[in-house]
Amino acid sequence: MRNSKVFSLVLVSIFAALTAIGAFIKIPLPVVPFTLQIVIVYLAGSILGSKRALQSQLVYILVGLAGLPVFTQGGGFTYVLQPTFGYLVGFAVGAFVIGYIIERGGEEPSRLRFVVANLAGTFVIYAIGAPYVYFALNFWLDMPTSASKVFMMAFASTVGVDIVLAILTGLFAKRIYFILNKKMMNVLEVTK
Ligand SMILES: O=C(O)CCCC[C@@H]1SC[C@@H]2NC(=O)N[C@@H]21
Repeated sequence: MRNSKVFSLVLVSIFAALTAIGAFIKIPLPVVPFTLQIVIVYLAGSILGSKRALQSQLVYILVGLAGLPVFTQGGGFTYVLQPTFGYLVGFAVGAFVIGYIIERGGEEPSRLRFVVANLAGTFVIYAIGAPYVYFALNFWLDMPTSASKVFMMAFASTVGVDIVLAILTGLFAKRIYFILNKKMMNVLEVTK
């Protein structure tokens, strides 16, 4: 029981750290950069299950808000005012949703389920992140921006690549899911 908790904590921390690494791999674009954080969110949801995936993203957000520069534009409590903060909230909810959908797939979730789960996660991330960009620019950053411009910057410029990544990661995640689940069982058996 204690071992499985330690193992969970390690996995949660690893995925929080990987999301930070994903933030450093970025292509600057106006307001919303292209980053690889979302791939880690897909993998967290697919591999860790809903609860631990959510925890990994909450740890990531808390570490960033506490001041470590783990987000694309730094860190600190005032990051909540950044236009891209909504995506970070979306990562937490999205990771949970991905894990939840996969958990509903029984012992052997199909490849299609992994892909659909990632696409649902993508939807959740953008549904929270894109409106947040609009509100941040227009309501508290004093940068009046039309809805169509926000649509281009916060959705259209990155969603195509993210959908491709969701599909590829979904196809690939099933394999890791089974390898890791087997390993997890072994670790828990050995350390019992
Ligand atoms: O400030 C942050 O650290 C969050 C950046 C979020 C970038 C979003 S995630 C979804 C979309 N896809 C990308 O590649 N970039 C945006």
